Amino acid sequence: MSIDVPFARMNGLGNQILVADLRGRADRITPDAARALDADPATRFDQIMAIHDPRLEGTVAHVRILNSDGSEAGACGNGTRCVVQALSSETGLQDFVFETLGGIVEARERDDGLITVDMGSPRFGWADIPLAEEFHDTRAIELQIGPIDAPVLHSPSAVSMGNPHAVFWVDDVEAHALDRFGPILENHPIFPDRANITLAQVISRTHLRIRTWERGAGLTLACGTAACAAAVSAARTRRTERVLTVTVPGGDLQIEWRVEDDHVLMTGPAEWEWSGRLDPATGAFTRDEPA
Ligand SMILES: N[C@@H](CCC[C@H](N)C(=O)O)C(=O)O
Repeated sequence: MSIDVPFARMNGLGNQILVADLRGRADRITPDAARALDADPATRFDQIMAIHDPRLEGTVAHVRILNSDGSEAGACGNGTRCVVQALSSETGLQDFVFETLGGIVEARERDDGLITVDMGSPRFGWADIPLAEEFHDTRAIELQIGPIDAPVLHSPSAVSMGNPHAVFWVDDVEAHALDRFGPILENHPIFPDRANITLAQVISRTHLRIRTWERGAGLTLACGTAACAAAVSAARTRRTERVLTVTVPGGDLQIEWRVEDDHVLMTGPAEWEWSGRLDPATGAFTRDEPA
């Protein structure tokens, strides 16, 4: 066992993130190690952002994203802000380009400390999300939960933000047992790769409130890609404008769905909590002594 990978415990609006630095080495954090880290209350997390050496010209790192169940994700907005903050503290740089499973991601730390991530273009085609069957219009797909004649949740908007999302429109995000419905919907056969499940409430034409059950991680205080998914789905269904605030249980994210290039920009904070070292094979870890 070698507990020698530096990591930082961080959060993005309460989304619990471990940023692990595996640059200069060939091994990876195993799914078993991820599950072991999640099982310990000190290192419980929603995502691990594992920073590896760059593989593509023009990128500063290859970032692997692991959910707490050990599965791999294509995108993580809050985790990306944490990686930016960790690397900008180390290098003094403000602009970063990463390779992720979901594609190339550009991000910038602003002078006020907030971080903007270019989350790329949303994909609305049923096969891109992906859905298990053809839907011509993914603004509202046929899916419901509860009694057939009085469904509790129904007709979500579906979209990929580099990972699959379903957004259910509700009058009050607090009025539904997302901890009960989330796992059922995440694993519904209509989502062959499972899905992140969000409840979204329209507060005004420039403000949404959401709660998310994350694929592979469960209920979270914040999900950046879900905030983007809800924002583009709201604008696409004429519920809101394209520039808006999305309030998640952990705070506010600013989202802009740019007309010029179809890209979605997400802006918010990242916070360092403490640092340590971990064994990427087993998940054993030690905490650094405070300076
Ligand atoms: N917390 C994330 C999204 C994480 C990935 C997700 N659970 C998945 O499997 O797609 C965010 O901030 O975007």
